[in-house]
Amino acid sequence: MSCPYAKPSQMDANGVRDDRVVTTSNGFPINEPFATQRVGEHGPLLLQDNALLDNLAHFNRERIPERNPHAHGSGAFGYFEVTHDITDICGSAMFDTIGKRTKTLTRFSTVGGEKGSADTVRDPRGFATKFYTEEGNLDWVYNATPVFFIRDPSKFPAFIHTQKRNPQTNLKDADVFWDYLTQPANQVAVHQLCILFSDRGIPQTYRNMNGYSGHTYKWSNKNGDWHYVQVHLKTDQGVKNYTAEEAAQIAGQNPDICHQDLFENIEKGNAPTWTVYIQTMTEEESKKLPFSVFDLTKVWPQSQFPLRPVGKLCLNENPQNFFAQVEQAAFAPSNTVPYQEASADPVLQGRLFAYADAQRYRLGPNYHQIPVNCPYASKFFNPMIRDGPMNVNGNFGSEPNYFSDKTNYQFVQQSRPIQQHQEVWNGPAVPYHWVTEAGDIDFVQATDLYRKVLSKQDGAQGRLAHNIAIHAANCKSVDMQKRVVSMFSRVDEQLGKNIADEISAINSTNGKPKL
Ligand code: HEM
Repeated sequence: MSCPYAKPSQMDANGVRDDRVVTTSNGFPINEPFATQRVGEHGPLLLQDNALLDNLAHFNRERIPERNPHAHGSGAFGYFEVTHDITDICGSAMFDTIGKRTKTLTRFSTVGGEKGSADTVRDPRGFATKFYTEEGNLDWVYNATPVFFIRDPSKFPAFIHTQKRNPQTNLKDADVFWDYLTQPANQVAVHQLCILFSDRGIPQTYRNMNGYSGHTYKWSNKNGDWHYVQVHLKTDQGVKNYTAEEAAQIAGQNPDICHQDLFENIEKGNAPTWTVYIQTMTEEESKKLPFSVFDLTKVWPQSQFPLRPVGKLCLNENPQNFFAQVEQAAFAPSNTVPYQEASADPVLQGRLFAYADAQRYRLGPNYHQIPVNCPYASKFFNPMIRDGPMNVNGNFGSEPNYFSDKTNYQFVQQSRPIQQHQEVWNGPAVPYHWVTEAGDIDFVQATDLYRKVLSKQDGAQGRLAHNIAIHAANCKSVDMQKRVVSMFSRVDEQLGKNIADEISAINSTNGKPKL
């Protein structure tokens, strides 16, 4: 038998009969698909009818747990092409030559809704890309928004719960949503909320939105020089969004509009592309920032840290099978390649644990053997990672399951010097979270967005107030509505007033007091 783990992974279905003879799952040819074995013509069925049992039993096991969060999504294959030399910043092989292409898989998603929920909801969009590089699989598990709601990973489950259904009513609950987000400690979300409730909160299609690392990453070149890095993927199709009213109507008419748009455009050869840029920052520069470089609720000003082009992401191939290639895809920030590291951002550090753990539960411990997840461009070999449910790659055959003295193992040393003088962390183990309350600094970028960016877009400030107001008007509690107004008044007094006026107008039609 040839060495099974030396074979490249197959992306296509295997084990299918060429003659298309229909069989049970153990290969027994079925002569009549809908016949059942029974006693006499009208009698009860026989337990020996394996074709029927096989059919019914497998149907009962078709579903796997949906992702929690980001259950609803669409995906496509493509490639990343290097257009600019950044080897002074990053030594990863995928960047080593201009014109080099790396095969990719991208999955777009919404966050809070269930697998079958509508595409045009107000929610951040996930933008996750797997690069099948010669140094292993690299996942950029990004969002279509440059910041996030939290900066303490311990808050993630509570935050996501507030975006999902109320445990008693099983309804989405505006009071719960705003109760969490207006608590003083959680108002660090205000910058992300201003983006979420702006026009960008409902992209028209997945092709018409940008992607952002959000987090600070740490990239180094082959000499060991390193930078903090943020990545931006800017859509070449232009940013286009729906208003709240358009989106609500479309959600009723065609809830899968973004999925359909992506599939059909790729099918007709209209492959969407994104220009990939990086922002870079030295450690010295990071010390002069008015906020922590590890604070996920802040953007790096582009005037100070300009975008530098790197390459293009192009999505030009639809999956052949959605379940096999998109539902079973497993993206994780911990899947990285040499010279691209996580920074000490606590949310990113928390994510380094969360994804592979979720996938061991959702897909099983051998999820990396599912063809779409295999590092097929680099191959996988580790005699210690063996056995487990659904082991299907030959399990390394007769290879010893420890590092035997009799075998020549190879351990590749990266060419960069060991980073012993970088970011030296020292100190006792302490129960740390940033600060108990969001401070003025946490409102600065939200205010800048409102006053300096939205003011230049026709009607955008008004739409922000409107979108917040129509959401918060759903709160049963008027006190909760007041908390919403008070938080956004801290971004800009006029914004708070506009929200209050519109909530009051809606309240008066619902028999509720004005604010
Ligand atoms: C502590 C914070 C976070 C935790 C614990 C967390 C956890 C998770 C988990 C468990 C999943 C489902 C994974 C699966 O079943 O395959 C997921 C999906 C996802 N998360 Fe996060 N997340 C966090 C923050 C973020 C942030 C800040 C971003 C973006 C910058 C992000 C982007 C995504 C995306 C794009 C997906 C969907 C991936 C796919 O398409 O399969 N998450 N997250």
